[in-house]
Amino acid sequence: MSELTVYLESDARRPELRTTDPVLIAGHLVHSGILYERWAADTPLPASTDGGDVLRVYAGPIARLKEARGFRAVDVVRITPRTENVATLRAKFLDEHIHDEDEARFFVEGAAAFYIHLEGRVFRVVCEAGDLLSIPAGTPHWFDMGASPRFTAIRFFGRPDGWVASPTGDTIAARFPTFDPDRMETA
Ligand SMILES: CSCCC(=O)/C(O)=C/O
Ligand SMILES: [Fe+2]
Ligand code: NI
Repeated sequence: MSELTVYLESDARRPELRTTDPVLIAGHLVHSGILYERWAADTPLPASTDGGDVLRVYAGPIARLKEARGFRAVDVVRITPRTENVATLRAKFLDEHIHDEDEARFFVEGAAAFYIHLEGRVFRVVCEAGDLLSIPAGTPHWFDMGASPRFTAIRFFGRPDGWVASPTGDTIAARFPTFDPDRMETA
């Protein structure tokens, strides 16, 4: 289930708030300029599905977000139990970083967690199928797909020449719980 957990950046042990209510998740995040929406994402994706298939299935919502927010390109990240080198892929996003454009991701399968660091807090958003999350440009964040990742996400880009991540050098991510879908806590 999608979940927002809010921590003070100084205390990764005792969250201030935890909720699985999509309306509350969106309401808490919008104050910080973060967009969270629930979209329909119930099309089964067989193991043979590739990125092009995913883009065809979700062509309608993709076109709408591109038009609304000025994105010019999309791609698909699909991690399944058959994906090789998952530890390397996981490590790529585990350190806090920023991008010089908004980071918009639409999850259509599985689950993974974004950790957004701003205003002295860490907002951990566990995203599942149907979640659209857009983090404003320049916002420090990290991303954990877990040790046995399984998710499919559509990524939106403003620059067609690709995705650039700049590390912040802050080691905060190491102090916060990693993502483990089997150990989700409930409110
Ligand atoms: C959910 S897609 C892979 C993660 C990613 O693109 C990113 O920038 C994480 O911070
Ligand atoms: Fe990122
Ligand atoms: Ni800080």
